[in-house]
Amino acid sequence: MFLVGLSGGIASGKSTVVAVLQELGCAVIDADVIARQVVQPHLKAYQQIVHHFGTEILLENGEINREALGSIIFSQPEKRQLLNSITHPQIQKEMLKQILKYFVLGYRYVILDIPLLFETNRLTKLMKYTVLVYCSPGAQLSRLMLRNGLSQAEAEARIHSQLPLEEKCRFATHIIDNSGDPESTRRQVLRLHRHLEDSLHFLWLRLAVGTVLAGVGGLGYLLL
Ligand SMILES: CC(C)(COP(=O)(O)OP(=O)(O)OC[C@H]1O[C@@H](n2cnc3c(N)ncnc32)[C@H](O)[C@@H]1O)[C@@H](O)C(=O)NCCC(=O)NCCS
Ligand SMILES: Nc1ncnc2c1ncn2[C@@H]1O[C@H](COP(=O)(O)OP(=O)(O)OP(=O)(O)O)[C@@H](O)[C@H]1O
Repeated sequence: MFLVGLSGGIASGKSTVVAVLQELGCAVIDADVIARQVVQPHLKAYQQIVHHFGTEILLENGEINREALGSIIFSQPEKRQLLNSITHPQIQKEMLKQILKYFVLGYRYVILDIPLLFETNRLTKLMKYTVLVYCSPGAQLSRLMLRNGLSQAEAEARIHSQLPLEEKCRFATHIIDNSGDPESTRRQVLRLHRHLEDSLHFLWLRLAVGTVLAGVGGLGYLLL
């Protein structure tokens, strides 16, 4: 089994790419989804968040007010660090559990959608491939403003809380350019999927050749 890391910038199109990969039957683990699960009331991360950020960041029903917490952490780097240090260990633990689940289910590779993959550089070492979902700075800004109803300044603050996309391109083994229309992105995802499937065949081929060579070697040893 191998791991494929998928990342990008805020609103660069990771979910759009993931939807196509899921449609093709790939196993995908989404760190943003897990990040929501680990802050449910009464879990350890929830209690730590309330302890450090106060009850002002709670909704009336006791759940975390994501908009309020977002405005704090995207404008204050030290608060962002604090939130990361609370949530990331829990997110990584849950991701590991899900990888094991897919391994037991017989999946031959798993795609990990991790927005901060290249920021937390250490995780990239575990990946056979790393895919960056890129889009032009103009498209990223306008899509983010539109989707989240943010002002230009708010959207820029969120974008600048991450490594620039251009820089992330240098670390990725594969790039999907989502600057154009969704159909062009879809075609690139289909090509990526073919590549992942082909590397599985290559893996089997290497195993088969390895087994044959070991067999021939063993036979030679017995005969000589
Ligand atoms: C700040 C929070 C409450 C905002 O919630 P909201 O529902 O508005 O956004 P959502 O969770 O869907 O995230 C949207 C995008 O924001 C970016 N983002 C989220 N957290 C961070 C962060 N700590 N640093 C930089 N960018 C981030 C990512 O690109 C992510 O895909 C939430 O993102 C959060 O709890 N973040 C901390 C956990 C984390 O690091 N998540 C990222 C995945 S590991
Ligand atoms: N090729 C495209 N053309 C136009 N709009 C797009 C395209 N791709 C994505 N979008 C829109 O841009 C927004 C961001 O896309 P998406 O949610 O896939 O990004 P994301 O990287 O998963 O975002 P985040 O990690 O911040 O949640 C969405 O509103 C989506 O509908």
